[in-house]
Amino acid sequence: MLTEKRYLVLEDGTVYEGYRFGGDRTAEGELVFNTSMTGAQEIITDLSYTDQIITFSYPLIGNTGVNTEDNETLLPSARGVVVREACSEPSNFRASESLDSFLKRHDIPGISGVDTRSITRKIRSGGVMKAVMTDEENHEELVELLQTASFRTDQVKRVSTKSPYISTGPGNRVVLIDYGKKENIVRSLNALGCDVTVVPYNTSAADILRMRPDGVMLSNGPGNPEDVEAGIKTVKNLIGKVPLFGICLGHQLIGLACGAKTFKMKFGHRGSNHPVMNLKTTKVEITAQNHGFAIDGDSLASTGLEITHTALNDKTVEGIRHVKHPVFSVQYHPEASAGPHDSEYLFGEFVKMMEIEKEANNA
Ligand SMILES: NC(=O)CC[C@H](N)C(=O)O
Repeated sequence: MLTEKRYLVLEDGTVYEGYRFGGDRTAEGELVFNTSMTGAQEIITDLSYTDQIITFSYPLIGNTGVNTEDNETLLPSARGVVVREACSEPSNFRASESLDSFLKRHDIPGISGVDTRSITRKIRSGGVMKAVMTDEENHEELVELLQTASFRTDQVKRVSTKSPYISTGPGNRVVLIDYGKKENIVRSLNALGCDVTVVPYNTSAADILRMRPDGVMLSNGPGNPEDVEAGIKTVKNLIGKVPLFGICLGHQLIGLACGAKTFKMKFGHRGSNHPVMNLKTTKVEITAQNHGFAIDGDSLASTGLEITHTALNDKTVEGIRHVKHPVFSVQYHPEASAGPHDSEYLFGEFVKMMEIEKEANNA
């Protein structure tokens, strides 16, 4: 039974009172919400949540506990976790610990016993905002501090791999640029036989091309894509030289590299059931999403890019391709984890693209 008080203090002065669980520290960050009913472990270990406090709108979190197989990274960097109820006695044959113990081990504070649906409604109407999770009872100064605090811009640098490494496979050679990648991108490529070399976010195009890859994959990652200047430059210099496939932040970087614009959304898309239309087939895919920025569709004219997928909820751009070069990307997550597998086929399309290019180059 949790009894010790903890508070979630929002930039607009609202205070939610709840109970302390997980790590024991004060933590500030951007307060966002995720509507997934399952997959809390994958969500919390997704590095795209770096510096963010995740509110789960679904009311019971952690009932299957945490296991050793479903981590998207071994060093999660979300700032905090907000739940209505944190299950203290998980039941699942794979569970190795509770959510509370997992968060304690990673020093990520949590607050439970708050009305997460009301927080979600607040963010939907007011937009994402800064918040702090604290055990202090006096909040006036904290609100003032929050209102003047500015966000860091170095998230990708902090979470990217420091040196290259290989996850071997017998097939196509893929260089995966790590902006804060989800492990399931590596697993999905390996499952199709790809040999994956993971490289740091600031690796140059020349260094990548020297590895003679059949294709380059641009990963998901935290923060504002405009802050990842090294990434934009590398992508610019790779387009037309090697097949490219981008996911989420990687997709935004392709847009920026071609001259399109990105913008910060009011409250983003975070959940496991976002409907997206594939404009070529008019088929609807139910997708896993986690993004707060998006490519501005109106800025795509004369970039050489065209829209391939759109979000059915708000008509934002969800997928693009280059009309001349073998380059495509999606704003959502074909690697799922957590979420549905409708768009897993995109990894297959990337492999096909690499095969076609190889054949064309050998002809
Ligand atoms: N999952 C991601 O790659 C997110 C991309 C970017 N940080 C955004 O919030 O839009």
